[in-house]
Amino acid sequence: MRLILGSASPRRKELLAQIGLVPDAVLPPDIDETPRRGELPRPYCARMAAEKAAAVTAGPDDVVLCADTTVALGRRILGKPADAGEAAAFLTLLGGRRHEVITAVAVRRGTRMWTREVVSVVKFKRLSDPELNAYLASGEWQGKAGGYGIQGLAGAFVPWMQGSFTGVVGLPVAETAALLHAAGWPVWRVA
Ligand SMILES: Cc1cn([C@H]2C[C@H](O)[C@@H](COP(=O)(O)OP(=O)(O)OP(=O)(O)O)O2)c(=O)[nH]c1=O
Repeated sequence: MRLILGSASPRRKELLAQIGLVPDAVLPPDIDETPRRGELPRPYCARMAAEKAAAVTAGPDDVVLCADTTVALGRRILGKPADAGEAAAFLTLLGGRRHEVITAVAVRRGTRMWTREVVSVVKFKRLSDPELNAYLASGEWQGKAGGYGIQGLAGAFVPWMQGSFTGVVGLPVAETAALLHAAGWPVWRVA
């Protein structure tokens, strides 16, 4: 039995390490992350996590862990910005309002799958031009849903949030520990 992290996200590996777990292998899946026409953020996010878990090659007894983080502004999905222009557009949309950050976690062992979705609400302050420009120049928007990382500089834009901080960063550790335990992984083994 191996623990396989199916993710290219360095955050997910760090968050797993936070609860004392080091994967035996890291095998990032390659799936099409295009939303379906009219697909709502929450079902999209759940579908992405499940498709990632299904796409990782693993033995029948291996435990595969995958996740997807989606930023939702109402019915709109804000994915990972393609370039600085799109990041600027996303951050301008997010400024001065609340949005949802959904992280879906999928754990697979053989043909069985355990899943959870964790929804958090994040409030952004209204962003000034110097704030927006400095953030874009930092490059921290790259590879992050909605074009920001709450764990970095963008933490200064968030006066309030409700939900799971680790979920917003990419892997809600409480729910992840529970799913891994359900799948039979010894999360609470005494060292
Ligand atoms: C909102 C937010 C997202 N993110 C990151 C977490 C995820 O890595 C990323 C969302 O993209 P994902 O598609 O969830 O993940 P990924 O492409 O980085 O990695 P993989 O699919 O291989 O697991 O955004 C933060 O780091 N901080 C934040 O505050």
